Amino acid sequence: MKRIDNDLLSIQEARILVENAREAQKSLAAFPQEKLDKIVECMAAEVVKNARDLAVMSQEETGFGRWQDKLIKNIFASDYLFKKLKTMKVVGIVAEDKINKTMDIGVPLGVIVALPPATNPVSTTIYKALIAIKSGNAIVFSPHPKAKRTIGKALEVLIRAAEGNGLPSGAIGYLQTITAQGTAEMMKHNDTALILVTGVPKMLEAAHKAGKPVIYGGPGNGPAFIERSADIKQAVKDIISSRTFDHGIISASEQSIVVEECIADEVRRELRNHGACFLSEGESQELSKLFLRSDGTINSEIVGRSAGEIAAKIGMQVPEETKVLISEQKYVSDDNPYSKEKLCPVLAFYVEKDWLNACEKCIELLLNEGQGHTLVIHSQNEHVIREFALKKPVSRVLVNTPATLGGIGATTNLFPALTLGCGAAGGASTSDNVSPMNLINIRKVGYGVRTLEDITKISPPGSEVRSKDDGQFVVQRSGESSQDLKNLLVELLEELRTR
Ligand SMILES: CC(=O)SCCNC(=O)CCNC(=O)[C@H](O)C(C)(C)COP(=O)(O)OP(=O)(O)OC[C@H]1O[C@@H](n2cnc3c(N)ncnc32)[C@H](O)[C@@H]1OP(=O)(O)O
Repeated sequence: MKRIDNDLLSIQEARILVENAREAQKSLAAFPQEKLDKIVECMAAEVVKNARDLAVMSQEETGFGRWQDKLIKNIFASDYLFKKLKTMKVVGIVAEDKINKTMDIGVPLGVIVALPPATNPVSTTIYKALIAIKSGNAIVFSPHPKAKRTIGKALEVLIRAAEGNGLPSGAIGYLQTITAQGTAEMMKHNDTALILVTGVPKMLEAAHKAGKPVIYGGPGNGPAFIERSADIKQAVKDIISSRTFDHGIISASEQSIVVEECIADEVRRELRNHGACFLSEGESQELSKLFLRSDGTINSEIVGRSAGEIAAKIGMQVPEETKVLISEQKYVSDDNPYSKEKLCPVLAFYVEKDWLNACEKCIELLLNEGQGHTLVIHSQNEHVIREFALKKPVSRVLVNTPATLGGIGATTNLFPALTLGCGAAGGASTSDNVSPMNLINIRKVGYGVRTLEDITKISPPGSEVRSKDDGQFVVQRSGESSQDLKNLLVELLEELRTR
């Protein structure tokens, strides 16, 4: 009975939220970029002041990750992101070509429904709110139930700062009674323009069923390839710091290391020097039983936990300084959890004869899971790097950098994002690091620069009209098809004249 009441309440709340957001967005749509930027600046500034409390609260509520790293992510998603956003023109006239007489106008989409994950609840919420308001959209959240207090608190901070600086009331909102039915109602509401899902694979089907455009940041399974020319010390340092960041819950993080045989021992030695513990075959077997639940989904008991906590779950004691657990593997398969996303500081270790075999292994891993996401290569050989980049089924190839921070754009110049598109290969609508540019439509404006007469006049019988790169038309003598084109243009012109 209570459940039914909750569902009804949630559905009602969802409708009101989306409808209020739609009303608010009507006035927001008329805001110039400068006014939107001022609001975004105030949101970012206010959230920075609360970044530490929110990080601590997030770890306490979900049990996932380290608050110290969450603090870094919260500042990245507010202060750092704002610095990037303030240079961008997203709404109004965003591009103008005076020579060719065309113009692009950025038009907000309307109401965005956003689902943040329990793994990065605060940073993803801040990021989504900032990019939505920057692009003149309203945004309503359905918080992950496991992080609902923290996401609610983050949103209260953002809403207070935004509304205090001119954001129409209702333009940012969130569901307080969270049920699957209420979330589905928000997603399929007539006034919803787009659904922005990060993590939360269980809600993806409902999102697609809503019949709206969906942007999804899905699971990763990125390998880190260490090629023989790499700076091995630096590569290992990058991999360990990346894999341990927030206890390994960012989807861009390295899930396995692939090395060339000739440097394998040196890499192993360096990994041990940096706090890696290589598991025996028996320990690997025991641990592998913990990764997945019986329904094949990731067991949240090991997600975002430290290496020591994970080892303890199989009765294994590791030295206090242990940062990652490594399992030597040969094969990739759907039922080998080491060859899939693990969301904790555990890495698989593969040794391959040469870089071409390593290339194949990386592809195999990505086809097993995480297709369209991210991969990292450590190498000084530009030829190998380029070959590697050309052939991998990923949307991001990172070079000589920690994948966690490189993928989200902290140690690279990729757009700072906490939703990483996985492209068509990953069943997603974009391969971008999702930015405000993914939350607008571009209205194309084209001035008339030639008439149909101009085109037909320059096209004598037996010639072909072609367009050049600079947009000008040229006439080339050729075969019969050019006559057909000429006839078609003349007919079209006649038809227009007689209308
Ligand atoms: C840049 C980045 O790194 S972003 C991507 C981060 N990656 C991820 O988050 C990885 C994907 N996530 C997962 O695999 C899981 O969420 C885990 C393993 C992290 C956690 O799993 P769990 O603790 O079991 O939580 P899970 O996400 O499955 O959600 C629990 C329940 O809440 C439901 N739920 C989640 N969000 C919502 C929502 N907005 N509204 C209603 N219900 C929701 C789920 O459907 C699920 O329902 P069920 O119990 O009926 O199956």
